[in-house]
Amino acid sequence: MTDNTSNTRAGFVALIGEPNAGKSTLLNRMVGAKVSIVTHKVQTTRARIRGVAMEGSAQIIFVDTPGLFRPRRRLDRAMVAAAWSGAADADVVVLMIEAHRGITDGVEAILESIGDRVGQAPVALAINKIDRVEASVLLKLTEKMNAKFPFTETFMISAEKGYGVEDLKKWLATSIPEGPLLYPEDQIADLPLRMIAAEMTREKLTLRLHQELPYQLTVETEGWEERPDGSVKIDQIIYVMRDGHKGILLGKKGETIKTVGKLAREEISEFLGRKVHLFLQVKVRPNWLEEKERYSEMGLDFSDGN
Ligand SMILES: Nc1nc2c(ncn2[C@@H]2O[C@H](COP(=O)(O)OP(=O)(O)OP(=O)(O)O)[C@@H](O)[C@H]2O)c(=O)[nH]1
Repeated sequence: MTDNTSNTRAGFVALIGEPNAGKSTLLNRMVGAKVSIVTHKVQTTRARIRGVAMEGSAQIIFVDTPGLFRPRRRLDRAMVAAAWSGAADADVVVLMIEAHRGITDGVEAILESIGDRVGQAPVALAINKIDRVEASVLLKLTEKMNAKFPFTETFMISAEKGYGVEDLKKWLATSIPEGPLLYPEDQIADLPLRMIAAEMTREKLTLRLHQELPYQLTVETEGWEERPDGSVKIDQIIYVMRDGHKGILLGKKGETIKTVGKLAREEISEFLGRKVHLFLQVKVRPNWLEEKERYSEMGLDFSDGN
């Protein structure tokens, strides 16, 4: 629900924790069901936004921390370091641990580096799966964790059953900075899907054009229309820096863009598990630096042209 106050807030929240801590379950509760489709496939792309939740007039944007999402036997230093790449820019960080497992090696590894990585951002501790332990265990765990790191707040939650989730969400809403909403509210539910679809097209383009336009294009999903027959109509705009780039993108008789469109459509369709109609348009946007900033605000790294 939104209210009419102009005091909006918007900010990025990084949810970190070991694989299986319950991050996806929590996200689904806070953001909505659609995210669940994305969550387990998102690693294949560079899109970093996992979902956006509204709480009153606050827009809470959850960013991905890839290193910690990959299911592995145990966390090592490299994984933890990778995870911080998402958390480092966040306005608020939430460390999620499992009540019944306590302070594992993985949690220790995160705690070791947390201080260096989060800067001034408030860090909350969310002890999840409280349905699995006695209250006395929780109190001891809270004490031990807070002795290791000065968490701004500690929440005891069950992401699955919903206990404590509202309190955490309300706290997040008041902890992110004041400022205008970053995403239109009618796009929030589709946002991760829109971004992933745009990334897929961009990837096909950079693969195809490699040397010619290495870092000089961005793709945005402008339209997303679910059709009654179960298919999706997706409109994307490919932004280039100069008019001269348009011709390179189109190729002879539009061949390049046609091939790219076909490959992208196939991949998006496979990802969504449904039929996709993809429409691509090329436009010039000369303010490249502005563009770069905008892109990185969305959690995407478009200069990474590997
Ligand atoms: N008992 C209990 N189980 C929970 C709770 N929250 C999550 N789970 C379970 O824990 C398991 C892992 O949850 P996920 O949400 O997939 O965990 P994750 O941190 O996203 O895991 P990765 O995607 O591997 O990083 C699932 O089987 C959930 O059903 C909870 O509050 N209580």
